[in-house]
Amino acid sequence: MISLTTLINKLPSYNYLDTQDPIIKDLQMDSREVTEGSLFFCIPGFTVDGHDFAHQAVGNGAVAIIAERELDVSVPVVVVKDAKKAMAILSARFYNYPTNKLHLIGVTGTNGKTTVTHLIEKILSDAGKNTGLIGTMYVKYNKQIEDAKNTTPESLVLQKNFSKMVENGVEAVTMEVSSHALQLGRVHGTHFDVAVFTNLSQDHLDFHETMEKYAQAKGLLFAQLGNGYHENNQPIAVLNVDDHYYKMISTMTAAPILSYGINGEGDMKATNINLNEKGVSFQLNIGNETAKVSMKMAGTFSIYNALAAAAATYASGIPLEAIAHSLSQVKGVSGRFERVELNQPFHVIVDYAHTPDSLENVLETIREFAKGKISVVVGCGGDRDKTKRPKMAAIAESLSDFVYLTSDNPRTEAPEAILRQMEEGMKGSNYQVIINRKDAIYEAVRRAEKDEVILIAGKGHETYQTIGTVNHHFDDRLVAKEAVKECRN
Ligand SMILES: CC(=O)N[C@H]1[C@@H](OP(=O)(O)OP(=O)(O)OC[C@H]2O[C@@H](n3ccc(=O)[nH]c3=O)[C@H](O)[C@@H]2O)O[C@H](CO)[C@@H](O)[C@@H]1O[C@H](C)C(=O)N[C@@H](C)C(=O)N[C@H](CCC(=O)O)C(=O)O
Ligand SMILES: Nc1ncnc2c1ncn2[C@@H]1O[C@H](COP(=O)(O)OP(=O)(O)OP(=O)(O)O)[C@@H](O)[C@H]1O
Ligand SMILES: N[C@H](CCC[C@H](N)C(=O)O)C(=O)O
Ligand SMILES: [Mg+2]
Repeated sequence: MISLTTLINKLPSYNYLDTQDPIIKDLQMDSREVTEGSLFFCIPGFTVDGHDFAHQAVGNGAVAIIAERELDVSVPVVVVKDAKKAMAILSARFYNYPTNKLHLIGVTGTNGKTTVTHLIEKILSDAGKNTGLIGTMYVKYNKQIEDAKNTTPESLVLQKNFSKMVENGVEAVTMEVSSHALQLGRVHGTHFDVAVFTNLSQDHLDFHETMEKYAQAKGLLFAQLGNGYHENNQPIAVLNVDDHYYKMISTMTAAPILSYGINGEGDMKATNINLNEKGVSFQLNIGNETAKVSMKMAGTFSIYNALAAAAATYASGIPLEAIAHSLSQVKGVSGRFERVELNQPFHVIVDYAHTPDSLENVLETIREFAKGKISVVVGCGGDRDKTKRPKMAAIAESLSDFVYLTSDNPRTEAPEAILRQMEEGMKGSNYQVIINRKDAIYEAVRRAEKDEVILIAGKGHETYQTIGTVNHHFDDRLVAKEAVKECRN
């Protein structure tokens, strides 16, 4: 609890002429969540304007409001230029700057964030650290799991999570930092000790418009490194030297860089690489130190993910040998290259590839070891980047023998329209459009030949399908299992 004027003192500028100084017991940006004593932030959104809910917030017990204009309400209003930015600054202050008390590793990039954060979490917890994780799948600490609405939560949710982690004795946190979060200031006021860049390829152009602007947004994580409170602790940027955007990102940070790579001049390097059907093995090198890794995660991209996690944890003081040992124990990440095995005479792999680059990587990995045909069940999400639709379809077609184009999460778009845009990328006729995802999976399973590999792409760990604004229970892995049981017995 803190008084309004003590709290807003932290803002660089604001307009507050009222003499009242209510005690703030909670922070809220959603009028429906407001309880007695809350400070309510009016956020202009993409759908509605939070200013329109100020009365409702007051009705529910808000004792003060942060807004971008004066409002006719019965409680004090603090006027700021950017309510979202103010919310980030005040959330960090309200929860007593929790990231000062945590070792925080942020991971950004188009693909691999969830995977890399899980690898980092494994390495840190094996090293005896009490860990927390924030990302696409959940917020996790003390063996508790909470559902996540966003990959990177809004600042007030984020700071509250950090604060709960501090209270629970968490020492080190690894989190995914999405480009939306960076662009929308969700991590403003969060202080990272290590920031990791995985890679950059096309996604989210509906939001960022161009690759240049998308890269700039990713770069914000590295630009904000070091403007924090860790006076004795120099933050480090961990960057993929083999990625096309390495140079650009490296110019955006003042922090020292620890680079990693396979082809380039990385500080942390993988050599003596061996790829096999079930995983990868390689030698990890930094300076004069080396250690052997043998991982049950397939594909060259998994080596990049391992290198990113290794460099981030090495920068956090974990010895190389311990890192290599932990990586070798990892069994995989839910919904990423996850096999559905019921002793059927063909293979089913469920994977979260939902971008052109990830689909290409996963299919190339499958092609290296497939003994039979390859088929792909794939769709594209609605209300998201439309330009990736024909590209993903074209990649699926060129790297497989047959494609089932189907729905992902159509959200508020017509599934038929999304599928028509995907079809524009198809050159030949080795494909079938089956709008219903369950039907598409069943058809792929029914028609599978011996040794065929069916890749079910796009939804990975998701346990729902969003049609309109409703989430229906749907799990590719369970549907594939049912299909194998029903169709092949
Ligand atoms: C485009 C985008 O980022 N949208 C986010 C945004 O929603 P919005 O702007 O539509 O919010 P809004 O409904 O207009 O509401 C505006 C304000 O009015 C308030 N309100 C609204 C209704 C009401 O009755 N009372 C009330 O007070 C809302 O709480 C909010 O403060 O603010 C919401 C609240 O924090 C977010 O949950 C929501 O994320 C949506 C769910 C989303 O899908 N975002 C995606 C694009 C996203 O951010 N993805 C990245 C990951 C991408 C990746 O993996 O690479 C992520 O970090 O999740
Ligand atoms: N380093 C990588 N390079 C390219 N593709 C990758 C890489 N790592 C994982 N992938 C592919 O991307 C998919 C998503 O991986 P992951 O969930 O780790 O990424 P993410 O960045 O967290 O995605 P999101 O943006 O949805 O949060 C995986 O299922 C796999 O197909
Ligand atoms: N974080 C990504 C997840 C995409 C997952 C895919 N299943 C889809 O719905 O497009 C996004 O919000 O764009
Ligand atoms: Mg993720």
